[in-house]
Amino acid sequence: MPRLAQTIGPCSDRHRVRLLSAATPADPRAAARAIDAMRRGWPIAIRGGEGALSLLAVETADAERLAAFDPHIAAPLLISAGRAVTLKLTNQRDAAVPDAPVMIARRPWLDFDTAVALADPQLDLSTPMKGPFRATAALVPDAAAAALRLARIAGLLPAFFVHPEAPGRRIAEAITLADIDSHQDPARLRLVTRARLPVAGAEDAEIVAFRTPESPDEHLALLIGQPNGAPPLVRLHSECLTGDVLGSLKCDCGPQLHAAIHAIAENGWGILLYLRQEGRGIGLVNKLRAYALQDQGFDTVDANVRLGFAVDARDFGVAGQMLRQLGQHRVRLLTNNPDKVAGLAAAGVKVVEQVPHRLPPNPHNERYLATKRDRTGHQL
Ligand SMILES: Nc1nc2c(ncn2[C@@H]2O[C@H](COP(=O)(O)OP(=O)(O)OP(=O)(O)O)[C@@H](O)[C@H]2O)c(=O)[nH]1
Ligand SMILES: [Zn+2]
Repeated sequence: MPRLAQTIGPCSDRHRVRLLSAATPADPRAAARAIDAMRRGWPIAIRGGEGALSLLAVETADAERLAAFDPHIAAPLLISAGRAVTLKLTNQRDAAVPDAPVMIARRPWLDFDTAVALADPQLDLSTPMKGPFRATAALVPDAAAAALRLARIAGLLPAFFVHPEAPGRRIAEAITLADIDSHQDPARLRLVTRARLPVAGAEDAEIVAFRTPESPDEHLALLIGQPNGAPPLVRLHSECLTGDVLGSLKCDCGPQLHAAIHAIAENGWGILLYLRQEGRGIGLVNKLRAYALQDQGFDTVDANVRLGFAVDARDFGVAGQMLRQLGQHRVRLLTNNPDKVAGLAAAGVKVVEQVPHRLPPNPHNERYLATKRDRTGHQL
């Protein structure tokens, strides 16, 4: 059964969307299905305020899938504003909204491989000849922005082939922006299980797992020691597989993780939240792409932007939700990052003290730490 009810009689699209959204509750499972479909190379559709877009993610497409999606070579390519800046298409986009996504018109010569080179900045050095391109502000800009957001959530490059909804041909299966918001809503997190977990540095520890019904990622809390009436010493640790597991020297995550466990154990009581926000929320593969750009000379900030992502895509509301479910509304926070303090406050958890969490640099992470200090407001 189609999710979107039929409307009766003539009415404007804007009016119709309002009617439909009033009638249709947000469906986080519809967003989960779209994320899954994107990862498998299937088209998805997103409805915004001025219509809907049908979208095929560049990263999981191939020439055959593109030909099936767009037999007439008419589907423009949707890219982020950050990518448009690198491609020097900024004079062709909507100057009033500099962060708005951009669409590049397709031409017969703009084939699948060219689209991949447009989407992926890692290829800029090997394929420097591009264009001429005709770029415009994205059609249905809110749906276009939502598509880029969904690509980030799925851990894919933010680039799509796009078909706008044609007049009289309604895309019935389109998900809505509210579906995506509800999929990402930290209020959907549930405490699912807990068990004793002695760890190196803190034998008196308990692990608590949280998840939503739709997301494959489980966020974890490690409760260390016994509550003593004082606000717990808390560390928000964002996942870093390369640093946490492989001992990468490019960042300070591994040493920070272990130092946090020791500091909390020494304090007598506290909580380490292990948040599944790999790569500051862009996912492992996109973080490794950012590392490849860093190998070309870009710093951690510029690498994210050139890929088409925000410098930091994390939502610390997840941490606030977990702490509140654990009954903690006032914490001492181990961090050098003022955004974490603000993020917790916005989520209803008061940071009564910010405790610095600085680890000595090594020759491989010196520049990374300097960039955090100089460009992202870390107190280092
Ligand atoms: N996108 C991206 N993510 C990175 C990079 N280096 C580390 N990360 C991720 O950054 C997150 C850790 O964040 P940091 O900025 O080091 O520290 P912080 O957590 O913001 O701040 P502190 O609490 O002061 O440590 C982890 O998810 C890492 O995977 C990078 O170069 N690019
Ligand atoms: Zn790291």
